Amino acid sequence: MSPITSTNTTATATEAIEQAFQCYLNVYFTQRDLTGTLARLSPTITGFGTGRDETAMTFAAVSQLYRRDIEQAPNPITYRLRRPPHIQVVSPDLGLVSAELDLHTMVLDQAVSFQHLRLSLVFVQRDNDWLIEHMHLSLPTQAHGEDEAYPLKELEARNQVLERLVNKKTQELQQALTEIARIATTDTLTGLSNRLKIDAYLDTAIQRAQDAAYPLSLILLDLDHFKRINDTYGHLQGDRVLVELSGLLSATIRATDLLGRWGGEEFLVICPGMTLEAAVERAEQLRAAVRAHVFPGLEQPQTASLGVASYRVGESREALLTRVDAALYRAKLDGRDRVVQAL
Ligand SMILES: Nc1nc2c(ncn2[C@@H]2O[C@H](COP(=O)(O)OP(=O)(O)OP(=O)(O)O)[C@@H](O)[C@H]2O)c(=O)[nH]1
Repeated sequence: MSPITSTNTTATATEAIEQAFQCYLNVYFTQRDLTGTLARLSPTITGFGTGRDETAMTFAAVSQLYRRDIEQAPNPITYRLRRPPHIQVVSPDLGLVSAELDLHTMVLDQAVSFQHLRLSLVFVQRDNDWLIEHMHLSLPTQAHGEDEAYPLKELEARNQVLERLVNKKTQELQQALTEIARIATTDTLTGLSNRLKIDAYLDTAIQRAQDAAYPLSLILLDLDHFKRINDTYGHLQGDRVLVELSGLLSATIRATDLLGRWGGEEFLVICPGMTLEAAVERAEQLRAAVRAHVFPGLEQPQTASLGVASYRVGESREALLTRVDAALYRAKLDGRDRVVQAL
């Protein structure tokens, strides 16, 4: 072989290796294409190393590392070669590439950068293509602490970033759960507590009343002839009246009472610590407030009927609710616009 031919052959091999190298950077860093990356590897690849530990010795193990790497950080990695890669043709079918890179990417929405990474690749010629026979990527030494095989300092910093991210996500999740709980326990029309919340609150109130032997009263209010409002003014106007009524009732009860929409045009007030007499008095105030209220859009004043019941020791939630409902029923039967206390 003449020297000229030898030089030309080397030049051709250098170009081919550089091309193979650029192709590897493109499929691995830019495209994050696992299949494309694995196609750049020799089936007899001897290893893939980072830091001081050789972490893979076979094609299967190397593939596994590439898979994990690309799956965990699928975003494109921006790389910058700090100078042209150093390419050395060792023999007609063996070449070395050394390069120094800066990398930048996003992992879990966080910017991650590495500078002065050193990448060494051994290329072998197979079927007119140059494939990677060995790869070694060294992390920047300044990131390693003393006696550290891995750049723990860097990992600590990233750990803090991840911790902040986990805290932020946990907080967002808690806010979402609070919002879901609020939606699940709120009546969509009036914004008052719905039956789910009423039941839970009532169970707690009953338990407390039983444990501490203090009174607990319920007031059940139902607007009179509400169907007429719907029939005369339409369902939307009926809705507005219910919203208006819930505002009126909210303004009339104590902060310690719970007002909820029991259903349709029925509203329940749970009054912990309130005796039957005091609850009847409060129910009278509510009745008078409804009667005196001018409901926008309605020509006639409205009235409401109310039942009142106080908890009896040992009584179940259902029994208490049945009694207050029966009292309301009697208020309706007795002519409406009145308060009846339960037997
Ligand atoms: N607009 C509106 N109407 C509702 C809603 N929920 C229930 N209703 C209506 O409330 C009306 C209740 O009618 P009834 O049970 O006959 O009671 P009422 O007309 O108030 O008569 P009394 O209770 O006997 O005085 C029905 O027409 C229901 O369709 C609601 O969310 N919006």
